[in-house]
Amino acid sequence: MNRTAMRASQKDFENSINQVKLLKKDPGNEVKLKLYALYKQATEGPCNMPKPGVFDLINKAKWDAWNALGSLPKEAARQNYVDLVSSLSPSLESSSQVEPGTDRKSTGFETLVVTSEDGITKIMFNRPKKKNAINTEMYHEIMRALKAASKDDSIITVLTGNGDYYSSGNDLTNFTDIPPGGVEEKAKNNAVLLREFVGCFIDFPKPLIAVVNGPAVGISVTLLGLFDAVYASDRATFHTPFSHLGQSPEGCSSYTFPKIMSPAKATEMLIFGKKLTAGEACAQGLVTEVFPDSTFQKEVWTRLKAFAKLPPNVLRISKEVIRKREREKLHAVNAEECNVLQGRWLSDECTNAVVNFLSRKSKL
Ligand SMILES: CCCCCCCCCCC/C=C/C(=O)SCCNC(=O)CCNC(=O)[C@H](O)C(C)(C)COP(=O)(O)OP(=O)(O)OC[C@H]1O[C@@H](n2cnc3c(N)ncnc32)[C@H](O)[C@@H]1OP(=O)(O)O
Repeated sequence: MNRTAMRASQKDFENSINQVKLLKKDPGNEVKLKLYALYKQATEGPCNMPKPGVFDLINKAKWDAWNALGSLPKEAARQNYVDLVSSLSPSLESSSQVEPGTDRKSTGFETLVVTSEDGITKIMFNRPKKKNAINTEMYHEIMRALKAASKDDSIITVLTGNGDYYSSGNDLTNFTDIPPGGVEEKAKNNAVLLREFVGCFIDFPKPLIAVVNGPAVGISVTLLGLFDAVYASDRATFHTPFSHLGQSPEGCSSYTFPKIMSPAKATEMLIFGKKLTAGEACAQGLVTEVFPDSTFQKEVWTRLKAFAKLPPNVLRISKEVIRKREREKLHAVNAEECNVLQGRWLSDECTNAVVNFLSRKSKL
């Protein structure tokens, strides 16, 4: 069927908008900008916004894309949007395929492998090609996996990473997918979601253990303050480069880190971005024990299997006794951190750091 000879109806347009939300494969920034521009042109007509400042790189790229459509009629923009989405259909279809060696697994989760045996539920981050960066889908899946683990018949729950990294933290492309409501709406929604995400760790009722198989960055480090034990390979490093990214601490680390390691040591990590080796993190109290990488998996899993044979009720009860005094405080800290971060995400410092990473001008 020759779509260009047809007029896309409002229904076709709405279907295409919904299809975009279902895309499993990131179509890339160029296509996303085109989609944004065509959507705006189809719904609002020619670009009617003031040109963003030169340092507001993301909004300027969006403005440029929209403005480049000139006086293209709304109907033509609608048709072009529908055609563009239709040309992306392979990435829609790919969502149901499981390709060996990719980040996808057929476990009911796209970004995790979740298994349960020997009394242990293991939640493994599974985007090794992206160093297990946590994209929006993974945030949601981790919450789902934690909620399920809190109710299943396992005794302890373990988080770990597939591949050479534990996790490189927040996926920085999370910042590029701007909804029609704009950056303010995105920041607000993310703050709500982040608060809910961290809340799942604060409230987790069973012993929660991190098996840190390699380097850990950002939120994957800060959350460790909410775990009950942290075992690390001697290959692991612990890095919270928030200031480099124009961002402030989360995961309750503004409260847990100074308590765990002293305010001065926490400042070096959270404000100045000092990267700790596994040995240093253990000396600071963030890590429970470090193992040589060659024997890490064997030694740690032997130990965890022994833990999982302990009487289950007393483990939960003892965790509750240890944690309950802090829970309310932790929720308050979480709320405040998310609130501060919401403002940070709108700052030039944060935008420029993300754009620099995505345009490969900088890494950690
Ligand atoms: C509930 C929903 C809530 C949504 C809320 C969204 C916002 C929540 C924000 C919470 C606050 C969190 C803060 C943080 O976590 S800050 C830390 C962010 N992480 C980083 O800055 C790390 C960036 N990555 C790097 O510097 C390097 O990639 C790294 C040193 C980790 C590894 O370098 P190396 O050279 O070994 O490998 P590559 O760079 O080639 O990486 C391989 C591919 O992986 C991609 N990658 C890696 N990390 C990330 C990342 N964090 N975000 C996006 N992409 C990442 C990298 O681009 C490579 O991809 P390609 O092969 O396609 O080029």
